[in-house]
Amino acid sequence: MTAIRVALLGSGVVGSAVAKRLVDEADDLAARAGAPLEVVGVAVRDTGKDRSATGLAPELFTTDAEALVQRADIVVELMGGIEPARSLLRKAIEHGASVVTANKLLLGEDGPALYEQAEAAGVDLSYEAAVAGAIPLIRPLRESLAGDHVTRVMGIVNGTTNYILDKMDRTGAALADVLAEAQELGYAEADPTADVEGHDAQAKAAILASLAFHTRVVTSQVHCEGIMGITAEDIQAARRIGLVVKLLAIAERVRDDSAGDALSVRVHPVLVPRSHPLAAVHEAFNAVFVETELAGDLMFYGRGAGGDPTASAVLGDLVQAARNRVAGGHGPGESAYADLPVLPIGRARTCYFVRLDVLDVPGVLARVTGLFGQHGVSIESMRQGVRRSEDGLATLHLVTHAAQESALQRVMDEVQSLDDVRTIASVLRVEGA
Ligand SMILES: NC(=O)C1=CN([C@@H]2O[C@H](COP(=O)(O)OP(=O)(O)OC[C@H]3O[C@@H](n4cnc5c(N)ncnc54)[C@H](O)[C@@H]3O)[C@@H](O)[C@H]2O)C=CC1
Ligand SMILES: N[C@@H](CC=O)C(=O)O
Ligand code: NA
Repeated sequence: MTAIRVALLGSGVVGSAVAKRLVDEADDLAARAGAPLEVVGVAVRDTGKDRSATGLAPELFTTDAEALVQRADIVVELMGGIEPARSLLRKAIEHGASVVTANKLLLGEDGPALYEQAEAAGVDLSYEAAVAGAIPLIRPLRESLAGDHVTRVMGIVNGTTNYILDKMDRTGAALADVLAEAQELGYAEADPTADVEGHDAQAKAAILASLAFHTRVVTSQVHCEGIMGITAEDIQAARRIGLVVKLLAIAERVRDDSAGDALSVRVHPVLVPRSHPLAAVHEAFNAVFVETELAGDLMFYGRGAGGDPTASAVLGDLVQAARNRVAGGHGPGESAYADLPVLPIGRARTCYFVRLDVLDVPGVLARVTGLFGQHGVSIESMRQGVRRSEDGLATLHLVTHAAQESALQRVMDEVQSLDDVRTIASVLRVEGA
């Protein structure tokens, strides 16, 4: 049986876990793939480091990634970043190799061009690990649901921020302290701002939207807000009314008055009821809801980050790509035939939780609620806290029915200028209530 030659690019948290498993489980993997998986090299930045824990021979580690990709049947890219990862993957595909990657940053920015190149070359490009780590999500969307229509994908796709928000919710800890813990546990990206500012989830939302809606969506089309503005006070206020803050990626098919069928794709903090299944997703776990026309609601749950869980998804893709090689073909590629427009955030519709500090004077409620009414934003519930003796202010909480984001924004602009309103303490979107 001719061995399948495998090149690994990168030997960090995920790369070293993949390498170790290829060594430790070589016999099982060969039996499953239909041929031995032979590691022909691992591209690293520094060959002097001790990598004996992987079980691979030291001479397999090389700094010459370009030469390595040209002598492999399957290239597994786990170095991250845009360059040189993109050029190396392009070179591998040109050379006729199938590629496996966990690189959401690259796929979010340039996935559609790479999918086309792989399709034209007749090779596999697989990326199960790039979204929601270990959770089988890409393959179900691409293959199992190929006969259905997805209407909405909504989920927690970043482990670091879920770990932070969950810890803040459970202990009242400050964001900065919890971030350091998430970094130590190997969940955070090399630059953790990609996690906390939402960019990691933004790239994943683009990848999911492309796949679920057969449309080219790139990261720059995804509205993105991270969690840096979320305070302990927001979390406490949400807790008091039975809600919890989660960073969600949402991609949905909508009917827009001017654009017709379109997509709304966004990442931002969201308040969900404590009874909602997403509220029960703790620590660095991920969970994704997929709503479809025929299957109804599906939920995918598991570990979205960490060396071993991510290696599981990478190895699944690797074995599948090897099976396809052994069978002499390749698996299904991507399609972008639906070509739906992506709406700006102003045209998204959702509910809102608004917290205002107002002067406790006669008529203030009527003036505030009047502005909501003037812009067609219907209020679902409202509650005023007790007047604080130190400043004479009272906190006003409003929850709206679903409204267009641009209408809510107009309300907020005018509320801000009312004499009786001291501060808009926060505006958070609400889903699943
Ligand atoms: N750590 C996790 O939980 C997850 C990571 N990912 C993705 O997997 C990929 C790898 O992530 P990690 O292993 O966590 O990162 P890491 O930073 O631990 O490892 C990357 C390795 O690649 C090496 N590298 C970077 N550029 C290189 C170059 N030009 N030549 C040779 N080596 C190079 C680095 O020295 C480092 O050892 C990234 O795309 C990441 O976004 C995806 C899902 C989960
Ligand atoms: N930094 C990411 C790693 C997985 O994609 C996360 O925290 O989820
Ligand atoms: Na996955």
